Amino acid sequence: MPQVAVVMGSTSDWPAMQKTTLLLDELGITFEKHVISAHRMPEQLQTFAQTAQKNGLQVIIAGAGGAAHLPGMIAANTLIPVIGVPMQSHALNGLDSLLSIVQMPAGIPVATVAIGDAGAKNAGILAAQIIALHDEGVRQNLVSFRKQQTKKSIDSEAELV
Ligand SMILES: Nc1c(C(=O)O)ncn1[C@@H]1O[C@H](COP(=O)(O)O)[C@@H](O)[C@H]1O
Repeated sequence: MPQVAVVMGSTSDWPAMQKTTLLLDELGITFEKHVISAHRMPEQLQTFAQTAQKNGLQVIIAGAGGAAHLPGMIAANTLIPVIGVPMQSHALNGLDSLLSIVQMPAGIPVATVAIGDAGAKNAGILAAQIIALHDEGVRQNLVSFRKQQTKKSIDSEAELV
């Protein structure tokens, strides 16, 4: 039973959302991935979100661009924490996606990360941190990840020639 679902509104979101799945792999998190659009597939969205908890999912990561209602509509249909990833849209550079995802009405939260690739990576890390609250293996993976990241930054100074 996968721990996390990575959902995106379109296959065109995959180059960014693949950054999420690579991080989940690195941190030892099992996941499933889906293309589900709240606008184009409203019935499938409801079925997915309403059965997510029964299916053993612990966190849902949803990436969408433009009028990005997907994360909010998933959140409206489940009590599982939802992390929203705003895609870098062409027309408005992702500001439309960001505002659509972050400006939820009080009562239905979506944990919103940054626009594009950085946000997609952080969504994977944030999901791992949630799971690490009760999974010692994942917690250890996060400790190693942080150590490696720090070492890389320290070592990068040598590149200043
Ligand atoms: N924001 C949504 C939703 C939704 O929120 O339901 N469904 C698709 N989309 C977004 O539309 C953009 C363009 O999609 P296409 O490339 O398929 O036209 C994508 O970034 C997708 O996430």
